[in-house]
Amino acid sequence: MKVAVIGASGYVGAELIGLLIQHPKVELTHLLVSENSDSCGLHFSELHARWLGICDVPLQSFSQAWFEQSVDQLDAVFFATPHEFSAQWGASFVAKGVKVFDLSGAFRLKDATQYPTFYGFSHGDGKALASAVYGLAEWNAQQIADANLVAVPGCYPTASLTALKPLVSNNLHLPGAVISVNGISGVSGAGRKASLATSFNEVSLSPYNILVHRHQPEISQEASTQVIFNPHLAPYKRGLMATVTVPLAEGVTAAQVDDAFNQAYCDSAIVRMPKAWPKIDNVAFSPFADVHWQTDEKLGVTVISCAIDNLLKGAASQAVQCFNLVIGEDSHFTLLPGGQHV
Ligand SMILES: NC(=O)C1=CN([C@@H]2O[C@H](COP(=O)(O)OP(=O)(O)OC[C@H]3O[C@@H](n4cnc5c(N)ncnc54)[C@H](OP(=O)(O)O)[C@@H]3O)[C@@H](O)[C@H]2O)C=CC1
Ligand SMILES: CC(=O)N[C@@H](CCC(=O)OP(=O)(O)O)C(=O)O
Repeated sequence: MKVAVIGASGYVGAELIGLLIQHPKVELTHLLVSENSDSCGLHFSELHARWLGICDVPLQSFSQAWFEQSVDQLDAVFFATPHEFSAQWGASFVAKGVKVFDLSGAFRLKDATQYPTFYGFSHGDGKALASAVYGLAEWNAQQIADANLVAVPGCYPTASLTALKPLVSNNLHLPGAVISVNGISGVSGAGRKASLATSFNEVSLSPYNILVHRHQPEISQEASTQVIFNPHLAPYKRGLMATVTVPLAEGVTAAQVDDAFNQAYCDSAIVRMPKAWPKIDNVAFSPFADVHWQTDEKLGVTVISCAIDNLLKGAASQAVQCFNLVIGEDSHFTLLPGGQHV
């Protein structure tokens, strides 16, 4: 498969390239940045020195002219770009028969009217929104395999839905009850571009975007129930934790909850079920999602925590899982010192 990555200078793009460069079925033909990027012409490993000697390919500028000249040579494209850029260009690649894996939020919400409120722009492409498949790999494998446009989930939704889906898909939650989702992310979740809010001296454990974060409608949509999402920024680089409180339907037992998780994940190569509460350090720099839960039958509640690496299972390695589903390959991630293998 001839593959391009757009957004190659960013954090997610870099992780994607690190995975795709080692993929036996991938020829990584183009690494792209924005038209006027400062990074244009630099070699990938000059920007991201972890890959020195592994990927030293020069970065090119994306433009209309590049698109017209190159699109016919591609089989797949990964967008690790701002939401509006993906929304503008995603469908143009699909129309040319190129499989699109978008890591932004541009195609995740089915209801176009939510875009102005949660993303700050109007989405003009209802057809693309309708055809996009939500890329939660463990739950939508069949639909992803047949998709032309995969909307790879956000980092918080990946951890939240990995925690929630076993319960809500078996109707074990109390109908109509509000589910509370607390998320904590490291600073790489905000991307590579400098900003005051993410500068070293400013970052401290703190909630942000309460009740207005764009992942609240995304999690609610995919869980088919209303959630309240409380994101927090924490002073470390990588990793994300979602802790979810689920009121249970009348009479649901701890054993039913355990069965739901075991059925969902006992065969998964990616979702692990440690016997203790997960830790960020156990998943950072890995493609794994670690899930642990506890049920109080008297209170009628289950609390679940899921830890992931926001840039891998929360973005790049999940996108590669989706790509593998599309090309009919298993996802094998072998951890090696200094990097990941697919
Ligand atoms: N960080 C995370 O944990 C996660 C991020 N995401 C999503 O993935 C996407 C990338 O995030 P992240 O890597 O963190 O962001 P970064 O800010 O680190 O990188 C953004 C990338 O997009 C490129 N870019 C910006 N504008 C354009 C444009 N107009 N045309 C082409 N390329 C452009 C930038 O290139 P340059 O500036 O050099 O031109 C850069 O390579 C975003 O949509 C984000 O929401 C999803 C899940 C997790
Ligand atoms: C710490 C931090 O700022 N995190 C980002 C989430 C990144 C991500 O997964 O989101 P999208 O793909 O939806 O942009 C945020 O809260 O906006």
